[in-house]
Amino acid sequence: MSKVAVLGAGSWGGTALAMVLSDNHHDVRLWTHNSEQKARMEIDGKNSKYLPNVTLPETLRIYDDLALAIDEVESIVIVVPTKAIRETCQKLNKVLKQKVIIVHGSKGIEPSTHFRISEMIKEEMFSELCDDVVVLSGPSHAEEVSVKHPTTVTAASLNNHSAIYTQDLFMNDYFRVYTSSDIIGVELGGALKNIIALGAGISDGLGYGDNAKAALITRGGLAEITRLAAIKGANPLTFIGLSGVGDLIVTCTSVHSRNWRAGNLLGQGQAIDDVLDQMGMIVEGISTTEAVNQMAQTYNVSMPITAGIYDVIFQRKTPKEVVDDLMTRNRTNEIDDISLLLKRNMD
Ligand SMILES: NC(=O)C1=CN([C@@H]2O[C@H](COP(=O)(O)OP(=O)(O)OC[C@H]3O[C@@H](n4cnc5c(N)ncnc54)[C@H](OP(=O)(O)O)[C@@H]3O)[C@@H](O)[C@H]2O)C=CC1
Ligand SMILES: O=C(CO)COP(=O)(O)O
Repeated sequence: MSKVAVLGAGSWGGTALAMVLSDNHHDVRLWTHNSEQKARMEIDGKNSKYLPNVTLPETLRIYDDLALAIDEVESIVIVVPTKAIRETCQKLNKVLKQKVIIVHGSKGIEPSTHFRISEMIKEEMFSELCDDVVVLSGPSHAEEVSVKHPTTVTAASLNNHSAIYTQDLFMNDYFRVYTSSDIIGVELGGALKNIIALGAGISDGLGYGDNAKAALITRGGLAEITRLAAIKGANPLTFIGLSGVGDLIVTCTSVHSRNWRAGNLLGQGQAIDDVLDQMGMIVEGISTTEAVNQMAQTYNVSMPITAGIYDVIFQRKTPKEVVDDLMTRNRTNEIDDISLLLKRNMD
């Protein structure tokens, strides 16, 4: 049993992951930045705002004081939205007294720097307080983990001991954790699939069928993401794993996905601002689309589907126009030679 703090009281960290850790008999402390939410959760015994259908474990302690939440913990699980990662690390630096392993479960890319989450954490955290950073990612809707449906994810770190530590922390009979040393690939897979989930939602909202969705998953989710990720140093094989094709399937084909749902409303013709007002939860794919569209230009990587989704969200192009443009692009062959891409990047 270890003492572990979960930071971020939304559906993923604050409910599902906190429940997994509690089921594994750890001493789990959940921190929310919102005092009203703490009070509400304690009265209701559930996270009524984000995942109202499940009862929180009685052993789960809820804090709005970060110093108390992290006192003497061995590890900290950060699961706040991407835009709140830096602020959360800065708060930690002020109150943390011991060195910890930081595990994160967030899925995004910072638009201004194009940093992955672990890069932001490493840049912000005082090195004497942060032993290592691990990403936990894979096909894992909070709605299903919280009712103990079988789920598989990957814990990735450059340091195998930290990945195994995370596997030990989370793994049980309904939550199976694999390890990986490809932190770049696992983080990019988890973040970039949200762009394609928006696209899958748009396609469904337009009334297109399974063929179009399969095309988006393979040409957008696998070809485009692998192309960019290989140049950023990821192992292309990671994308046939849980954090690649696994998370694409779960997010592009499920009504649980906030990204799919937001895309679906866009495809039905709603304006982006109205869509976001209705969601009430984080839709990470929006800012990740902005970041990745810029990255594609910086690294001169062909990502036409990502560019099309960017045009729908940020340039107000109609989804139908974008689909027509994509379908009438110059003809080309299907499989990239990754070794040529890598060579081009090294030249
Ligand atoms: N939901 C899922 O199934 C999965 C989600 N993820 C990832 O986990 C991350 C979090 O998602 P999820 O839990 O679903 O999000 P939710 O939208 O359900 O909740 C977000 C939580 O973060 C809190 N928050 C917002 N801003 C801050 C801040 N500045 N400091 C501290 N807390 C803050 C919110 O508090 P408030 O209510 O006050 O705004 C809320 O408790 C995302 O990156 C997502 O992609 C990964 C795997 C699965
Ligand atoms: O990442 C997820 C499942 O693995 C959840 O995706 P959404 O953020 O689209 O709900």
